[in-house]
Amino acid sequence: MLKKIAITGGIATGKTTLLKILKKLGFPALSCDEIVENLYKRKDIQEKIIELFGKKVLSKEGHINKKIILKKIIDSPSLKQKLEELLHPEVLREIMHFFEGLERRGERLVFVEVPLLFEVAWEKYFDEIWVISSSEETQRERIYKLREPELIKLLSFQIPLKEKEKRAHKIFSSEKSLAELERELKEILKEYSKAYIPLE
Ligand SMILES: CC(C)(COP(=O)(O)OP(=O)(O)OC[C@H]1O[C@@H](n2cnc3c(N)ncnc32)[C@H](O)[C@@H]1O)[C@@H](O)C(=O)NCCC(=O)NCCS
Ligand SMILES: Nc1ncnc2c1ncn2[C@@H]1O[C@H](COP(=O)(O)OP(=O)(O)OP(=O)(O)O)[C@@H](O)[C@H]1O
Repeated sequence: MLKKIAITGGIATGKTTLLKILKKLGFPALSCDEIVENLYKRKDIQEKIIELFGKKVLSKEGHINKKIILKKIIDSPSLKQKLEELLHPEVLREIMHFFEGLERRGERLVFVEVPLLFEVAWEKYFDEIWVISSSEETQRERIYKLREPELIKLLSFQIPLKEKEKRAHKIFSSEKSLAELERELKEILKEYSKAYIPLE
């Protein structure tokens, strides 16, 4: 049996960082934001994105301009909904496809970064939910300094972090250093890895 663990949290609370550590430890890992990034390269998806956002959303070099998308979905909840209706079924398909491949290879444990897990009610596709959290202050500071500042406007569309923490099986804090997080993960994964992949 493949144990499927979803990693979720808020914007810039450290989901990708946690996933990177897990990848480094040798576990299969997938990110929904990366799936979206790849979907934006598909011709059929690009055509539908142009229908929704206009021609300017695609550069001459054939890249979707995510800044335009971000700006427009913040201003228009109905456009945001249409975009999600286009992308989310595709994202779910990719996740299921990834799981099938791992199951065929007899893998036992997988981690998927799912930013909107609770918002889109995808809990049912996973066996366990891990939330990575930080203080609101750290989150806002990281959005402004380390990510795209406009992302702050997506916060109002997300379930509050405290609520997400209540619905998690495990909670991690990105206030801790990467080394501490890695130690913590190794400790937790010792239990799991007796049945799964041995850690060094
Ligand atoms: C809004 C976009 C353009 C921002 O792109 P950008 O490269 O700047 O950021 P990235 O993709 O890494 O997302 C950053 C974070 O924004 C938040 N976020 C992204 N999309 C949404 C959304 N539809 N609703 C609420 N929050 C969102 C998530 O917490 C995510 O982790 C991009 O995320 C996007 O196209 N989103 C729509 C597709 C979607 O719903 N993705 C979520 C994963 S399925
Ligand atoms: N434990 C940590 N210590 C120091 N910096 C961190 C830590 N965790 C995350 N960061 C930094 O904060 C920023 C956001 O982290 P990360 O990209 O992992 O978050 P995310 O939740 O995946 O973000 P997004 O919602 O934008 O996809 C990055 O620049 C990252 O290096």
